[in-house]
Amino acid sequence: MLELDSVCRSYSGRQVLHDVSFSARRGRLTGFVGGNGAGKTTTMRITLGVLDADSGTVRLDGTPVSPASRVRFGYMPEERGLYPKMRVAEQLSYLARLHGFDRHEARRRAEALLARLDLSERGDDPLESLSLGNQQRVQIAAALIHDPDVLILDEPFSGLDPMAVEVVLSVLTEQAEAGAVVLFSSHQLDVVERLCDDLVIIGAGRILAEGGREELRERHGTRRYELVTEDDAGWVRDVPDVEIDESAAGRVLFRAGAETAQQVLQRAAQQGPVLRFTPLLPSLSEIFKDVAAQVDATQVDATEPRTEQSTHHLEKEVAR
Ligand SMILES: Nc1ncnc2c1ncn2[C@@H]1O[C@H](COP(=O)(O)OP(=O)(O)OP(=O)(O)O)[C@@H](O)[C@H]1O
Repeated sequence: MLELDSVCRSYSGRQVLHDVSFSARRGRLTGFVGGNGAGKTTTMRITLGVLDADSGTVRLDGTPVSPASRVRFGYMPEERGLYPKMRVAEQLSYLARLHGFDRHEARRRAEALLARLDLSERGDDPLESLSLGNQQRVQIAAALIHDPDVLILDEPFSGLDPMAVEVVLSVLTEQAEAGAVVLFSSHQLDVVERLCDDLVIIGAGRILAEGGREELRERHGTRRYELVTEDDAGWVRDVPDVEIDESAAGRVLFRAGAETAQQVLQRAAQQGPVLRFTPLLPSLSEIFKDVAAQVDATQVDATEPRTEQSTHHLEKEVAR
């Protein structure tokens, strides 16, 4: 397990990470989400040791991470860092050689990864001649070339078409299934929602929520319910403590607490046949809005967008 414990960091006197603590488990895909400037890249760079924290620790399996243990880390930076004019396969072999593999093994690894990422036919082409999406696949191959134990990827899915997302996802899933920690940042909530097992939400340099995807959906956001009845269900509108999202003839989509929702169901059953009653869990974007909306206004820094503020009570919740 990779753990960050009370990591703080300032740039030129401005604190951008405030006691950042979270964990990413082996065998799971952990999505790290937050708006622009929330602190994702800074956190990842500290985890990798390319940037120092002002305070706090990063541990892997309970042991503070050292330069020696970071050799087993793989990183795909946001500012993609390969050589544009170098041939793709040659570049990957070169990186494998830097990790200590002999020429034969380096070439084998490069070819296997190119095949895995559907890029075998582009191995002899210079990187810059590939489309941006394919260049990104090469970046992912570069991060994986030494079969890392901890894989950290900054926005790996941005700019990929749906087919490429699936290819990259299956590669990352395989890596996780082999026991690696896989942590990836993203601001595409719909993509993260579909792809990750666990989630860490950061805003204005503070962890706002973390946990399993389903657990967070259970815990956050107002539960919605869909009621479909044979007869008109317009009466739901008049039930106290019910907020209607959509209503048409026999179908109502409403928000309510669990008890009120049960009362609605009972009343609907008394009135006639109930064709469907479904609790709907909030989507990740709704959770994100929910945690951002609970921001403590006293923490507002006028220079940052609203979604990037902090909240004391969310911090307490995360600390539980
Ligand atoms: N080298 C730097 N010097 C000064 N401030 C910086 C530096 N790097 C980042 N920051 C600031 O730190 C904060 C966090 O930035 P960071 O890049 O970690 O966020 P992010 O969540 O990765 O954002 P994005 O999704 O836009 O890439 C921002 O306010 C940013 O302006």
